[in-house]
Amino acid sequence: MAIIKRALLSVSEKRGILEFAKQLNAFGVELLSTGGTAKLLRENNVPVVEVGDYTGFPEMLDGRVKTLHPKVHGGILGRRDLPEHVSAMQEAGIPNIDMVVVNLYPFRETIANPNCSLEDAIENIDIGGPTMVRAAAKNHAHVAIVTDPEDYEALAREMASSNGAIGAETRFKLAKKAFSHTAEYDGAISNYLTALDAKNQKQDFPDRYNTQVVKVMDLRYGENPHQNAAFYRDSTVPDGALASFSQLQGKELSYNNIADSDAAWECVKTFDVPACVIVKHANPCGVAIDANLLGAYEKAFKTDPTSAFGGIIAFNGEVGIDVVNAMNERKHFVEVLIAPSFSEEAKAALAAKSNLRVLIVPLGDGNNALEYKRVSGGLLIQTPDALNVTADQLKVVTKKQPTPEQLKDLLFAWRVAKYVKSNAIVFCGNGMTLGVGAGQMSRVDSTRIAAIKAANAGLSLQGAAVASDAFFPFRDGVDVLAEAGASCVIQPGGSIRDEEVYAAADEHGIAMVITGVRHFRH
Ligand SMILES: NC(=O)c1ncn([C@@H]2O[C@H](COP(=O)(O)O)[C@@H](O)[C@H]2O)c1NC=O
Repeated sequence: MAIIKRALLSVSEKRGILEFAKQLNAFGVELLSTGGTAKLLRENNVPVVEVGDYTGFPEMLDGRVKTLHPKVHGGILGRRDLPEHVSAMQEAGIPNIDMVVVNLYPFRETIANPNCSLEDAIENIDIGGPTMVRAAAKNHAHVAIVTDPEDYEALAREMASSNGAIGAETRFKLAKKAFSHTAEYDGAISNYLTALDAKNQKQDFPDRYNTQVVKVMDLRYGENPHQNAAFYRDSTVPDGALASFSQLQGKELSYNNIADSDAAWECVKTFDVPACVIVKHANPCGVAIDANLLGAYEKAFKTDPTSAFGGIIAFNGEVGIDVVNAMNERKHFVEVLIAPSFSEEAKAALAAKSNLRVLIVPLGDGNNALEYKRVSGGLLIQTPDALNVTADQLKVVTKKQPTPEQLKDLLFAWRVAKYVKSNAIVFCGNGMTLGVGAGQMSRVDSTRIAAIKAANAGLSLQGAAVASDAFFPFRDGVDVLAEAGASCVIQPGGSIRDEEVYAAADEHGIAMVITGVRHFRH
């Protein structure tokens, strides 16, 4: 048992430190501390010895040297179980330090300020702090290293229940956390510095990219049963991201469940009116907006009832009993149901289906700072596709102008196409998808498939609005969608055969608008 007799407190983030120091003092722990932390304790009548007085060597060089002293590091690093260490420390007059409470200079917060100079950044690189953190974490067999204010309360409780000691298991856990903390800290410094070019201008992507993700759970298997997998979360999760989910009920989530849930959630949260998205194999097979979620669900289901079975379904508002009843009436089997909240009645009804995975994800409009895609032996990194065009950014390129109603459907179709794998062709009408052609190697095949799917679902494409995620390379796609009954098209434009494509639209008497941006999704 490591009874804590002496602790060194040196924190930049002072949240909770006073209360914790008082608790340590009540356990009879001698407190050592650096300038600012010591001042706070002293002002609040907590007995404390300044590190400079303790070592006999005052803080110097604007705080660059405070705790970097053998009396501090010997006290932290000495092994209590080795007689040679014990006698060497005695000879040198170095007492044990049993607990180190440190958090580091706010480097990340400093560089987040766009006006931060290189000099400011450098001054906010903590040296003494990480040195103590790593020393104490290495010697966790004897020393407790505390880097997170969230841990103070539990540690005080543990000390209260074990005569002022911190057990080996806790010390090891704290050490793992401490090394992760310094790794993340150094990663942020490396990212910042290696993003500076020869003129110290910040580039978008650093030469070395370090990131840290935190394991949420092991998964039964990966995309296929012979692959192993786990799910990790960013250390800071953006507002409204799927990774902030809590699971209300249901079976364990699988790798594919999480990937498909992300596709459904990203799509549904883009709408600011009641919306429902049904996803199968990462592609939406039904998307709709309506006055309420029940209407949106009924419309989304109609797009492709066959594919909707065993799908992932997401809503952007509170799911009520009406939606659950409608799903039950259709005997709609879903793998995962996602919404920001569920009414009490809906929760009670869902509980009867104990296998059904139900996720609660708070709404929010945050984006990943960067998106990654692994290739063999490498990593592609890009900024997220956060663009959403508005009506005033569209350019009509045909003789026919879209009506206001068509324009609404075109913008809806365009929003959906962004979440469909390329080549994406999406037929829509009345705020719902009518046929989705996804992931084909040719755009004309995607168009044909979307029309076939609409026919299979018994949906008419007469007067439909169509979105194409990228330009039509030839007029053939336009011929196919016109033949299927479409009355208007939205697409990026930009092909060398644009004129031919626009002429085809004119020939068929359909309206075409261009966005000037594309939404490839691979
Ligand atoms: N230089 C040192 O010896 C040193 N020792 C501790 N620190 C840091 O000083 C900060 C606390 O300072 P203060 O108690 O003066 O507010 C902590 O973030 C700690 O990590 C140091 N500062 C920077 O390297």
